Amino acid sequence: MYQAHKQRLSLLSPYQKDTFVALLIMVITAAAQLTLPEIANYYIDGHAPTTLLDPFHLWIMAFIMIFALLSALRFYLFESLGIKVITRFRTSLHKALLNKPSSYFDEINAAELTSRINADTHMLKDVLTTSAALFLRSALIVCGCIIMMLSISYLLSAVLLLLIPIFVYATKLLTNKIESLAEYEQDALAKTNKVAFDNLNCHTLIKLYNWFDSSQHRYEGANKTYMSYAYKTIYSISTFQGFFNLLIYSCLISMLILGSHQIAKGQLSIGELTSFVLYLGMAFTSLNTLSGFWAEWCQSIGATKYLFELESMQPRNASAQPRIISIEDIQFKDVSFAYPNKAQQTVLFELNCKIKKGQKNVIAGPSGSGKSTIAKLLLGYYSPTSGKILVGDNVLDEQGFINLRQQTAYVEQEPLFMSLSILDNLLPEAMGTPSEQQMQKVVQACKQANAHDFIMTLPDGYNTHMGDRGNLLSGGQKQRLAIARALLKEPEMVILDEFTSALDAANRQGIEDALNNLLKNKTVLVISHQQSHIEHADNLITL
Ligand SMILES: Nc1ncnc2c1ncn2[C@@H]1O[C@H](COP(=O)(O)OP(=O)(O)OP(=O)(O)O)[C@@H](O)[C@H]1O
Repeated sequence: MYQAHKQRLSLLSPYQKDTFVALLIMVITAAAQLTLPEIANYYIDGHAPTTLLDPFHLWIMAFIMIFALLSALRFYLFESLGIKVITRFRTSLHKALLNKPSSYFDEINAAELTSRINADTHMLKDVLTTSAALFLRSALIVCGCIIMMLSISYLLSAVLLLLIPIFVYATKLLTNKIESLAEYEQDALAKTNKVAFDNLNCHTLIKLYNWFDSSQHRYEGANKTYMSYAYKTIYSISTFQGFFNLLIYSCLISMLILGSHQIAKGQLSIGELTSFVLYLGMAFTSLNTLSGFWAEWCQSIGATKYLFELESMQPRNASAQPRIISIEDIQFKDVSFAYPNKAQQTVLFELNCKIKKGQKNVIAGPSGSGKSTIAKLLLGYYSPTSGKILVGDNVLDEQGFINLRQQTAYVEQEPLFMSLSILDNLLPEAMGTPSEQQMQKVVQACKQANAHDFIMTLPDGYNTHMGDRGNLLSGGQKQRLAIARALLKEPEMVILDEFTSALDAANRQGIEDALNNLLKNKTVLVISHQQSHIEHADNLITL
């Protein structure tokens, strides 16, 4: 538990200076606030100046204005600190996610993840800064009030201090509950987003099969689960607040009764009792903020548990690794494999095969026999369940796969594209402003892949936006762009997985002829059902 608090607070450590300045302003405003009941005492007990424009009144006005300005500054400093902290945390989470193994993404839904990153980090921002600032200010005010109350009346203060253990015990009881409920609540919220994302993504399917009711029902179901957890959390927080208010008002009344007895006995002045009650009110309002914050903090610990687990597993930075020089023969030795999410279904069993350097290797076999899985293992997206993959005499380890990927282009059956322009998809590193030389290379690759002509017919040419996952282009156009992207990488090895399945005969022939020339002497791995590929293979692997 202590670790969880420390972990969340450590997010502030890169911003020590900002935190210090914000805290300093907060201490000043808290101290200023504490003088207010004393001023009231001063007036009520008849020490106030009689003229309106007395310098004392002008000082008080100036004091109030500075106090208001500092309060605004305090709010600004804590809010901006929160934005910095959370932006940094989100960036770090994004990096951790990008480096996750493929099996991780088989188990999780992108919409669920996005929801978690946004909603959970937002909650953390609020609690780490604005609420934490209020917490600290309230803690200072409570301490200040106790000191001031002790200086006014020992008896009244002693009665109050006796109530503190009750408060601490009740707080602990309720916050434990709130923390676990918050975790369920955030999980349920992420599931709701997942269903919405799924439905919106498949809206054409829903229209085609008239699945409106079932889709809506699924969403309502997920929402209801979320609501039930959210209600439970709110119920616990409300109970906590109710209990707290009961404590506050019973104390206030008791103090008034006890205080008026003391006034009657001449042991306390009216101004002192007023001042005491004002301090008490201030202390309770601050204690209320403290308890509210604590409930919120515990809620955020539960809610962000998942994010911190995610972030703590920062894998190796793949982009920082050097390139290796050449690829030797690649050998699968007794490789067995089952996808982690379907561990009972063996896809490959004790596979032995060789992908020969500089040759056209073709994998053929029935649908579902594991052809694409071989490519995914080769790229290190998944690790074999048993057996090993060797390049030359070296068994591929994590670093080996990173190196291999850097020299390999993979043209998938259904190529993936980002929601960017054609140019940004082909050359993301240029960030929309390629040099003349880079642009020439892009055009050349697109010509070789028979893509240039269709790109030039589009309204914005190479700057045409491809839509979500490239959906604004046809299957065949996407395949041609995927081939252009592969050629641009100038790889040592190319994996072509049913790479012309969406093309017409003329386009297919044109591209295949071009690739045969361009990929001469490169290691090529073709996954195909086509007889022509099988016949022209230098090395045929049959599953
Ligand atoms: N990410 C995944 N998680 C779980 N199972 C998977 C995953 N990807 C593929 N499979 C399963 O692994 C088996 C082999 O799939 P694979 O795509 O390698 O076959 P394939 O020979 O390339 O098929 P096709 O010729 O139809 O493309 C199939 O039963 C498939 O359902």
